[in-house]
Amino acid sequence: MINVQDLMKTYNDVKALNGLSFQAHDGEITGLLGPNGAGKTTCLRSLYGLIQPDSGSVEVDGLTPKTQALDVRRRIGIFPDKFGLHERLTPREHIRYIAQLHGLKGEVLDTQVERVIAELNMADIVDRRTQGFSQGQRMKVALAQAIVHQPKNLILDEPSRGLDVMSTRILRELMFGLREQGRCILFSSHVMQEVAALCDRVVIMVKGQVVANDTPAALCEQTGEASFEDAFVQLIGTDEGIMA
Ligand SMILES: Nc1ncnc2c1ncn2[C@@H]1O[C@H](COP(=O)(O)OP(=O)(O)OP(=O)(O)O)[C@@H](O)[C@H]1O
Repeated sequence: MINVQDLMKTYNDVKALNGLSFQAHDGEITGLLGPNGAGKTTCLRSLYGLIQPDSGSVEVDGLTPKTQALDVRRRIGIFPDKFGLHERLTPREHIRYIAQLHGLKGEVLDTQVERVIAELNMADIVDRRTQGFSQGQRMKVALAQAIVHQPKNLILDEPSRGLDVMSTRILRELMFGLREQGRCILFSSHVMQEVAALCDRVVIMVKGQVVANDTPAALCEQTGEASFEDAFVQLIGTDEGIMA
């Protein structure tokens, strides 16, 4: 469970987060939406302790990234906005390295690495160097790194960018599977169809604040719009946060 309360973050004179509050619950997929510059990435980075908010609080399963950084990192899987793979390493080496950083060793390490390779259908690429990998192949490596330690919470920053249909399906099935296991999934996106299809709850933010927080169906009803995309446009007052 992720709990964000009254988060503030200012860069020079830009208020990236301006009193942001919301919760993402276990067993649910929560979508974080908003136009460019709304503060989504800043929020996600605060959750995994990459940046320090100026004020407010962040909790992951009741733990705070500021004081319990290691415990929080073991409880979250991160699918970042930039993959940052090492070209000379293979996917297997990437996955093992991250798993070891999370404290996995011995038989458990071997089992978890093999499990995630099978789950993401990566057998054909797992022992090739990542140099020259396609966007979808890179995505799989990043996703495997995010879930190898079976975290209770998964945070994804625009996970489906650049993915083909098959990779998008793998990602979707994986998210549904993790939800069924009772995990908490929080992801940011600009793709309205994806959000409407995937999310149990949607948190819409504009200028660092929440402007709506409900199920996609409830937001359609609240705005009187038939499509979620139209509801989103009405709630944020512009269509700049949407991708086809
Ligand atoms: N390191 C930084 N230095 C200065 N300004 C920053 C920094 N990081 C973010 N910002 C600013 O904070 C605001 C929020 O940025 P953020 O990247 O969190 O938005 P976002 O909702 O993820 O946007 P997008 O949808 O375009 O990825 C923007 O105005 C951005 O320019």
